[in-house]
Amino acid sequence: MTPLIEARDLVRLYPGVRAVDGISFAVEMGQCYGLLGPNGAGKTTTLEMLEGIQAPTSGTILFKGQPLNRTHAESIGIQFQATALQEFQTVGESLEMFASLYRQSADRDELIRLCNLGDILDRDTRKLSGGQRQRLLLAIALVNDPELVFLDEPTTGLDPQARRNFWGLIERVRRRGTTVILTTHYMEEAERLCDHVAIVDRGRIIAAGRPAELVRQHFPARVIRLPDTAWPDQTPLLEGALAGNGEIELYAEDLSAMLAELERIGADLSELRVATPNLEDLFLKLTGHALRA
Ligand SMILES: Nc1ncnc2c1ncn2[C@@H]1O[C@H](COP(=O)(O)OP(=O)(O)OP(=O)(O)O)[C@@H](O)[C@H]1O
Repeated sequence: MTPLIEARDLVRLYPGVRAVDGISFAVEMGQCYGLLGPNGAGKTTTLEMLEGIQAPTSGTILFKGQPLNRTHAESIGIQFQATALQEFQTVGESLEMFASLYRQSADRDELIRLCNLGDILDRDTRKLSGGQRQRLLLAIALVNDPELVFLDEPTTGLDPQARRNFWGLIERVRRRGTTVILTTHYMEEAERLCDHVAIVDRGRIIAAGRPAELVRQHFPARVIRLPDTAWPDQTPLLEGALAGNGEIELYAEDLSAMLAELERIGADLSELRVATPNLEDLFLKLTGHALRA
């Protein structure tokens, strides 16, 4: 099947900076695709090229198999990292103003329900909380009923509760069949929302795939932790085990075999923990530096 949108070997140079350094990926209809990476990785620049806002230095972008054209422009919605809202307007007036810019528009009442704006329609846009503002910006991005919506770090700066609420909205948008491409530096957000992620660092994709598969592929072993007091006296540590900070850490490719072995040597398993690595651990493993500085 032809992907909805595809990037082939995109490069974007700024004076002295290779902001995007050869990025390729394809997004299928209905997917939520995440570009995950730290500040400055090149996520926004990549998004802006896919949005048609800036031209690549080299490389190709295809929308439904065609170079970017008017169909693309009319089929997308964008939630920018920062959008200036018109002053002295209410939420409802803002929505109407943006809707008037398009030939095609979403059903207003449905959009208001979808983005939970019913209670704040008459509120001045300068008086909105961070979460309310993001909900309005999402509604504005959806005002032309786009097939594909771009969300650039949509939850940066929100408190954890507002972030979770916003995730619920993005899930609703997807259930309606809208394709979503988002950027984030929150691995939890990528794991929760995206069925595919590309991990971006220094302008390149360093790993891509389904979040759980990516983690499994790079961390075949499970990590087991025990307090060091749980280890039987006089028993040497197993090969590959690490001891430090009052804990013993073991790596097990076969979890049940490892548990059987620990039982056999008489370790106390009552406080044993099995840790599952996540995308943050993966990023650290691949780059040697943390996702968030
Ligand atoms: N207009 C510009 N002129 C010069 N350099 C730029 C410009 N825009 C971005 N850059 C540089 O390109 C690199 C990638 O920036 P970009 O904004 O795409 O990263 P990002 O991953 O989206 O990070 P952030 O989350 O901070 O937006 C950075 O080094 C940035 O300083």
